[in-house]
Amino acid sequence: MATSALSPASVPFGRVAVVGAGAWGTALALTALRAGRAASLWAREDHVVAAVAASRRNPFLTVPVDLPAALTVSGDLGAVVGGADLVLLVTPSQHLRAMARRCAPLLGSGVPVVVCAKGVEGDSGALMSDVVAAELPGHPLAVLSGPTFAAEVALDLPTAVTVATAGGGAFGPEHLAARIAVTFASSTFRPYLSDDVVGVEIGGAVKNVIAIACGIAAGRGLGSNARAALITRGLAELTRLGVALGARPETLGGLAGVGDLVLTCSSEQSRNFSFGKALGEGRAPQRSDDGPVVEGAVNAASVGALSRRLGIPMPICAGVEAILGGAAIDEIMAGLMVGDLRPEALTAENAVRIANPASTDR
Ligand SMILES: NC(=O)c1ccc[n+]([C@@H]2O[C@H](COP(=O)([O-])OP(=O)(O)OC[C@H]3O[C@@H](n4cnc5c(N)ncnc54)[C@H](O)[C@@H]3O)[C@@H](O)[C@H]2O)c1
Ligand SMILES: O=P(O)(O)OC[C@H](O)CO
Repeated sequence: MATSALSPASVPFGRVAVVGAGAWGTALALTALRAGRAASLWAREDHVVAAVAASRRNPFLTVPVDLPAALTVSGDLGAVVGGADLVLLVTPSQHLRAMARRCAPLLGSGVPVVVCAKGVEGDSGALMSDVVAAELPGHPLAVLSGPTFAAEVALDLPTAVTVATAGGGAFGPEHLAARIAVTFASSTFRPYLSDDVVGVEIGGAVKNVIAIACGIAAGRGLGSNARAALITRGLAELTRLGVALGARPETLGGLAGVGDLVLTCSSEQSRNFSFGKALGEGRAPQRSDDGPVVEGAVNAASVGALSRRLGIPMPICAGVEAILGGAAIDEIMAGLMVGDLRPEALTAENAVRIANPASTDR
């Protein structure tokens, strides 16, 4: 069993329940098991429960990893979350509120909940942590995010993440983020701690939309320079949105911002990048409600609505939203290259300045 070098004085949570047996929930359940915890996984689909029972494989996981017998996979939500002392919510963002609501009467009193979905709620523009706080009052909250292809985590390849909890203060051994970190830490899975929930969440939500833009550019054959520009100016967009919502710019320079942007915007392993690439090539991307989630395709609209409500210019995200609404790709991509020439704005100071709604910075 791997041991943690991080916060050794923290007591890990012993029984971890994971709600959502997609690729990421399954990979996180495996990570908990590898770190020496008991783990159980709730699957929404009967066919997933049946496949695991028959072959110890989950069809949502695209790599051939056998799930150990010690991992309980069940469709009985109460049985999965009832005895847990830590619960991870890993459903797609647009279903997170409904799942949190279903969990409410089933969770033990005061059991901490970790948000692992990446997105902004459509109608409300709420961050996932706010959604869960509203549905599960009295349960301490954390967010786990960062550059993490589930397949690589399932294969036990080295990965670093950020675990964020609100409230600031020193990360002493009793701190929730430290306890969550030590629950999952191993020689191949390294959590870092943060008290900037908003920054961590905005990074994870917006990078999916930027990854679609990068995929579109790749599909259109626009080259590596364009991709680097989209990643960097995408970082400016998610930084200014995060700052407007109270995030610290340096959080967006970390794993949950730059780290996840670099990963998702430069690999065909990313569902968001691949979705964009298909669009850019003029193909209709394959998507279904029961298939792999493409969060950016849903979140382009919710991020767009939020940015407009706050008056934050996010032209790349707006371009993706427009393309998904039927706008001509070439016109939108060309539109990103025009406008007043201005100083590049990415530093903390500038991020605050350009969070000014009067700015039209691109
Ligand atoms: N896959 C990754 O590499 C990865 C990594 C980090 C974060 N995430 C995030 O984790 C979240 C889950 O993604 P995933 O990749 O595990 O999913 P997935 O694409 O592997 O599987 C789809 C999931 O959606 C669930 N689902 C479909 N309809 C639902 C409904 N009505 N209610 C509840 N659940 C429903 C399915 O049960 C399944 O668990 C997303 O927010 C994603 O951005 C994914
Ligand atoms: O495959 P994607 O595009 O959903 O990205 C998965 C993870 O969010 C990468 O960190």
